Amino acid sequence: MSDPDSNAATAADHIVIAARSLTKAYEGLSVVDAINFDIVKGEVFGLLGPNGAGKTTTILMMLGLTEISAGTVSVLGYNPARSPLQVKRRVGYLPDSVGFYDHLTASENLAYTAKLMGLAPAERTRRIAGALARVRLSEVADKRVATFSRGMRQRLGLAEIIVKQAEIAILDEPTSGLDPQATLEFLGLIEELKTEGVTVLLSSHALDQVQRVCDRVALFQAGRIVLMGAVTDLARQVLGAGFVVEVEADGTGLARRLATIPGVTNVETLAADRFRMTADRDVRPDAAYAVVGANGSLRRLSVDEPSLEAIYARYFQNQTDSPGGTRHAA
Ligand SMILES: Nc1ncnc2c1ncn2[C@@H]1O[C@H](COP(=O)(O)OP(=O)(O)OP(=O)(O)O)[C@@H](O)[C@H]1O
Repeated sequence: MSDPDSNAATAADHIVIAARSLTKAYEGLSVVDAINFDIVKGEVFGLLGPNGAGKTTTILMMLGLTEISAGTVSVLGYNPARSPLQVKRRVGYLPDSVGFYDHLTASENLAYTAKLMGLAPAERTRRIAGALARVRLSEVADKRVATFSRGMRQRLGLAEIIVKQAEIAILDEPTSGLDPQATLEFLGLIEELKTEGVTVLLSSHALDQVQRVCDRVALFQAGRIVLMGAVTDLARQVLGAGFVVEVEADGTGLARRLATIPGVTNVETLAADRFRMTADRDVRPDAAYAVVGANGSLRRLSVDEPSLEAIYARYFQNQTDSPGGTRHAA
């Protein structure tokens, strides 16, 4: 990466955020410690890790809101330290607690942002109405934000990102404090942004939610990225094999046939016609094929996908079991 600001178009084609040895130190102590990652256009990328692991600091460096101590980060081809306004124009940021003007209405708050962007009045009105409809706040468009619940504020935060037509949305613990219904709605909105090609960065402690919407995740620990990838890849690395497939079928020598399927690490016979397989991928099609090969009949086939919670718990369990041994799978 020579001069990120000079090749904005190339970088924006594919990799939209690239961090290289990105470091933040306070008084000589690295709280983000030489991390590397690439985020591709249109992906939903999760930042996970315990409190104080460095997620928010990483986000702030991407936004040019805190100085970078060493290394680089390129956002849409721009260096946020040198071109913070270029980054701000293209990147929507929803911090943990969104700062709106409480005495203004939802529409007025969005109008303020739209005006700052230099949008013409007609375009402002059009975008604001569209964004409020998208996040289902049209009915309260003229209510003061002071009266809004946390869920409504978070949705208004997304509306602001939509008004900006941001190419990247960075969301810091966006669903914390939301009730289950509000959470589901919010996750649905994230999925909608993705379908429109918006790249989403999501920092969260809600692992089930992260698993639901994220294509890839990075697990932070003490300022370093210790695991990074799709959940199924991490399951393979951390759990060995994370898929559990249950088969209810008869057939000659079926257990033996199931055991030879590539990716299967274990077959447990639960009953004469019930088997539980552990595998590093979803082997249901192969299992069905094996039943046919065994001249059997298939009655039930189910899969439990590996959970991010299990990966997270096992990773930190392994750390406790072998102190000093931090894995670097990234
Ligand atoms: N201004 C500062 N001065 C000194 N240390 C700081 C400062 N800001 C953050 N830190 C430290 O940097 C570390 C990383 O903090 P950061 O907020 O990035 O963590 P996080 O992963 O986002 O945590 P959380 O899950 O609690 O939001 C913490 O140890 C924090 O105390």
